[in-house]
Amino acid sequence: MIEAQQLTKRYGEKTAVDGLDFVVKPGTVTGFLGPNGAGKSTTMRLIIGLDAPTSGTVTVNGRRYSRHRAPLQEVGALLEARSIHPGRSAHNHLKALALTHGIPLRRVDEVIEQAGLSGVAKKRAGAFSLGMGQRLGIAAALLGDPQTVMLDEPVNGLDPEGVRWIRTLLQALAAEGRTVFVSSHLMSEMALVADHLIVVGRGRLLADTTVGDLVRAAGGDTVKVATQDPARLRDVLAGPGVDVTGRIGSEELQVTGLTAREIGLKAAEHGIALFELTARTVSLEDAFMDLTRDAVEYHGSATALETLGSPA
Ligand SMILES: Nc1ncnc2c1ncn2[C@@H]1O[C@H](COP(=O)(O)OP(=O)(O)OP(=O)(O)O)[C@@H](O)[C@H]1O
Repeated sequence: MIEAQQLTKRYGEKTAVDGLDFVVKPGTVTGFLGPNGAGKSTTMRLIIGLDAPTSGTVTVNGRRYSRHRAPLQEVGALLEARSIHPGRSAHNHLKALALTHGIPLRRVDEVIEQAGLSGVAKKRAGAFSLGMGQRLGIAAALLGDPQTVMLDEPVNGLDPEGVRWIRTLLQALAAEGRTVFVSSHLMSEMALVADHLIVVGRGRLLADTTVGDLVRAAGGDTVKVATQDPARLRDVLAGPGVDVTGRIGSEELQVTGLTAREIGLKAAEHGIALFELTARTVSLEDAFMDLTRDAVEYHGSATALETLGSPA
């Protein structure tokens, strides 16, 4: 479990993380989403104590990261910086890490196997492709068999087979009851792996929600209906939780609260001809853009005004 309370980080004038409150729960994959510069990496650095908050707190399993006696066994993290000696093999890199952190050496072979690095484990890490380096980073994160796994943009540089591997891995880790926190700026990718989403923009919390709720909030359950008799169809469809809108004189209606199937059946029951019945599917990408656009625009124009002074 990761808990942030009013977590804030400023770099001079820049507020990278701005009063974030969230909880990342065990047993599920939580996606950490936001456009570039939203504050995801900074938040992750704060979680594992690579940076200190300006104010607020963040704890892992009830304690600050630095207060854990064996932090690598508590939280396994993959952050962007690759700090592997290029002349060292993957095997030796992991072995050194295990030795300095009191992790049993058998874990080295286990994570090499788990990360699909068996064939290259003895090669110099300097010769690794971006994808291989990424797998090695993930192997290192899993080395201490941690209860909490936190990965910053883990699919960067991975090929489609690597992307599928990471998806399966994250879901398996969550199914084992671990806390899995994974950042991305791609909604499409998160939708496939995450159950829960924490969305940030300009350092602020924009949503703490499930994938389904995010789509619904963006109007994903609207059905467009074109009919010969809009007035009568409105009456037929009316009911609790149902909302029907449409311009006067138009044969088109927008319906929320009923599925296309339910609308079609009701119309048929009352002999009302339909010309069109389309469920408006909002893609997660659209929902995400909707959510983050406001934050970006708001701050964009505010910054522009600050820079330019009062408009003439
Ligand atoms: N050490 C630093 N000094 C000054 N500004 C910083 C520092 N680290 C981050 N920032 C700024 O804080 C903001 C948030 O950056 P951060 O890297 O956390 O965002 P992000 O969501 O991870 O973005 P990306 O998806 O591009 O990695 C950015 O505007 C960034 O320029």
